[in-house]
Amino acid sequence: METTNLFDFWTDLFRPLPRNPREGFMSDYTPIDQEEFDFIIVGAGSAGCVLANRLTEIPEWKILLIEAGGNENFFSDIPIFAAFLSTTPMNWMYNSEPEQKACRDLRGNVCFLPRGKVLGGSSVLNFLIYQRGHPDDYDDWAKMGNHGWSYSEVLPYFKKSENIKISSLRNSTYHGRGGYLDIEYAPYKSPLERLFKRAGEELGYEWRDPNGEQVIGFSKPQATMRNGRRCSTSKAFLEPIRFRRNLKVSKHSMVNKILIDPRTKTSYGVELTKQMKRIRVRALREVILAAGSIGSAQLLMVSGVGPEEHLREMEIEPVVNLPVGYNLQDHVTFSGNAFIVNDSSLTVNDMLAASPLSAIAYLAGRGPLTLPGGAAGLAFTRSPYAMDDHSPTRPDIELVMGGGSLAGDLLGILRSLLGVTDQWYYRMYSSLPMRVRQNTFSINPVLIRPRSIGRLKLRSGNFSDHPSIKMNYFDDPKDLKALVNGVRLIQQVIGTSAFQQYETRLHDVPFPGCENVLFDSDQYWECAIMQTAITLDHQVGTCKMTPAGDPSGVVSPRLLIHGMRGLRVADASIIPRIPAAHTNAPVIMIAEKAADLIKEDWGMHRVTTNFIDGS
Ligand SMILES: Cc1cc2nc3c(=O)[nH]c(=O)nc-3n(C[C@H](O)[C@H](O)[C@H](O)COP(=O)(O)OP(=O)(O)OC[C@H]3O[C@@H](n4cnc5c(N)ncnc54)[C@H](O)[C@@H]3O)c2cc1C
Repeated sequence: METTNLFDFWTDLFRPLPRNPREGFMSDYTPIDQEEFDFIIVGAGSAGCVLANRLTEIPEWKILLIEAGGNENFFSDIPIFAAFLSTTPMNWMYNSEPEQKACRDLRGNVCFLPRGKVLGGSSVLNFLIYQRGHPDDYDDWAKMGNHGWSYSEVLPYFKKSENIKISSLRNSTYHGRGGYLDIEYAPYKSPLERLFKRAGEELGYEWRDPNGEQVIGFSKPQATMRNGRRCSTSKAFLEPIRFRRNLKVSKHSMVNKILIDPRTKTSYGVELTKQMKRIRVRALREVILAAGSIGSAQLLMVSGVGPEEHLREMEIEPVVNLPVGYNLQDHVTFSGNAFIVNDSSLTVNDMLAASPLSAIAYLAGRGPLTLPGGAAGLAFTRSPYAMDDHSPTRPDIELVMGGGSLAGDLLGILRSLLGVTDQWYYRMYSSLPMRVRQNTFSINPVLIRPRSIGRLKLRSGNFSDHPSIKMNYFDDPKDLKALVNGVRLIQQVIGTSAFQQYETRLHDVPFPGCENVLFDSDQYWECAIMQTAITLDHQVGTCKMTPAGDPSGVVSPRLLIHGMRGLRVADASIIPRIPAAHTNAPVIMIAEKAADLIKEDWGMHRVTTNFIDGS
């Protein structure tokens, strides 16, 4: 039954005018018990929305897309408010187990692990940065035996989804035109961008397109953005096809279990809860999990697919013994540093973001609110710890320059995202007058080739109980040392004449807990990182893709669960080794390719309906 949730509809009304004809309200469908569909997709996130679009290109296939959350809205569209969204019910609110070497001084001594619970999934919560990674990231997947996943084989899928709106890149062979997903630069040009570019040049780096031929260099962030507003996968891939008759979207619906015949090891549907009612729906062809690295792994295990011993501990009858939940990888970053400049017009902090002028500019698709998650510059570099990488041109450290900093977070929004306590904030920054706190910006190092690996386990056989997530950040000591090297590179950037022209300096109050270590020594930075390092929200790998026979694998290169029928996974969880990049674009690529694999396996030609005019 098709219905309209009044709250969803109401929040949708606030979207700015004029309306793009491709955008519009997705109505809600409640399936009846035992209703049959050709394919059931679990999760309407970065991957799920792409899959729903591509599979409904076959008119005779009836598709059900099931999502635990509701609609995105006016506020989630505002790029600079990305951090705020993680404090709302659009976030699943997962936490890690207490970590030994990260998040030690954060609220509850745990790392917050935000994940989207909304149509568009984490592409609604994310910082909009569009980054694909290094060609060797994908060539390495292929070398592991995952045929079909080399860079030259996945590049067409990156391009297929893309509608590049950056004029200087429109003719690049690395970018696509006419796809569903708009990629643009933020209309707002941060004054810091000019300094960052000059600093990079002073240090010998080129200003370049990091999604092009070479990754290492300094750049302006490319963003999943449409006219200065967030372009989630829901907006990009679902809304334009909202009138397709063979697509049904069930919102506010939580899948509790995959239905599996234990005798034939074939999946035949799912059980979901909606408005307190349990409904079973049947898949005539396949169930496709796109519930993300946490959701897909958890669903498999509560349904009997996972490590046998662990499942028995949880009193779940094992159906197939596979290493689900292992191989959890993520990018970790260090975000407490604030740099002070002598010119208030350079930075974007709370006062500017909250000003009526910024709001008016935003309604016209301009102004500082359009900065993607506040990011104004990216740099990709190699630390000495990248020497053991066989690829000589792959970066292991990324620098993300924010137009503001944690010190300027007077309203407490960034603090909430990071899990930083008010007490910590005041100990660090209260010595700075309010006015000076607004004159600060940040450059954060990100470890993009981590060696440390975590694990996700169940707490119970009930999907509603959040799983136990051990990230194991910095378990390998080289990871911590590489990140300290990132701090040193940032110091070089700040030391360039470009930044020194504005007397840029580090706010040098020692991090709480590190006061007894010599300030600015490597040991000091190791301590500071362990106190406040946080996730960049790129968890991947819990349902690792490998060829058959590899005991570490959960899905095949065709994304089918090893040893089963009728069950596929297509989301961030299948990634065997995390790319040196933000993960939204790689996940969208995975879903594009997965759709073609599914069509091939069911004997369908490759049908696509990209827009020809990408304006
Ligand atoms: C705060 C944040 C910032 C980020 N910043 C960036 C960035 O700037 N650039 C970038 O490239 N990447 C970024 N990422 C990462 C990127 O967004 C994710 O890697 C990507 O969105 C993952 O896609 P996915 O399809 O695997 O999972 P998701 O997009 O998380 O989708 C999973 C969907 O499944 C639903 N679901 C889960 N379980 C169930 C269930 N049982 N029943 C029904 N529905 C269910 C969820 O509600 C969700 O909608 C960020 C992520 C976050 C959270």
